[in-house]
Amino acid sequence: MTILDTIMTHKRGEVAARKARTSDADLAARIAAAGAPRGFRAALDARAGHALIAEVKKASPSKGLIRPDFDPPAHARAYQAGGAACLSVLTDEHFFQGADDYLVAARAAVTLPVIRKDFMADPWQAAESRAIGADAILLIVAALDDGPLAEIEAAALELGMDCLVEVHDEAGLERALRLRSRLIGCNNRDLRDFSVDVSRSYRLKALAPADCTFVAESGLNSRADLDAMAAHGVHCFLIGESLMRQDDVETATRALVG
Ligand SMILES: O=C(O)c1ccccc1NCC(=O)[C@H](O)[C@H](O)COP(=O)(O)O
Repeated sequence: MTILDTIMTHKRGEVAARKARTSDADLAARIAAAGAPRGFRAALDARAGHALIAEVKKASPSKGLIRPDFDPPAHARAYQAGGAACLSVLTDEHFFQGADDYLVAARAAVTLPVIRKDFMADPWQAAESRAIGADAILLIVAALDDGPLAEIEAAALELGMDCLVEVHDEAGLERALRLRSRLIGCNNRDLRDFSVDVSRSYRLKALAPADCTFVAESGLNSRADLDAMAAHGVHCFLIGESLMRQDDVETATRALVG
């Protein structure tokens, strides 16, 4: 059993409990009050140079606590001032010490589009994500069969959100391309043993169709890492830990993409 299997098993139980305590009317009212999505993929595509999705990440299963003085709105403002194109906010509570409220607070502090970084198991979570203001959701291909993937994607697109479709290998990319979204993320982290291999992004970028916005995710630390990615045609990056460990998050962000 991999960590992803463990997370998804836990998530299905969590979602069932959330669904049971949330009325459809309440969810619909919160979606209506959420305002229009900010255009996540469009914000990446609009950047001429390196386009950064900067992650608000308190902890992770591989590293434990990353940021003791965790302050989502302050980190969000620092990321925006430093030149990030979008934000990612981890909302999973059990494995990442995240919270829906972190996304709400971070998004309210900036004008950037925000992806809800969580583990989607059910189309209902697309509606729940929009209700807390998310502009995009993550779909992890390795976590779901094709049917549920397409159903969750359809629910998200219907609500005007983008889907970042995350893959780890060639087979995953092939399945991702059966979906409608053309926003593809390659996670460099192996979710079986947490090892990171950035050459995965190099390989999969070469196989992705030209109409895809391609995002390299995980294990990126420096401007040199991003420049090496750019040499392989990768211009969009999702970075969490290395920025969250900095005392001055704004300066560190600017050093990456400024
Ligand atoms: O970060 C983990 O340990 C992790 C473990 C299991 C599933 C997912 C995990 N991370 C989610 C992410 O995709 C990363 O937070 C994101 O790509 C940023 O990575 P990093 O810059 O290495 O923090």
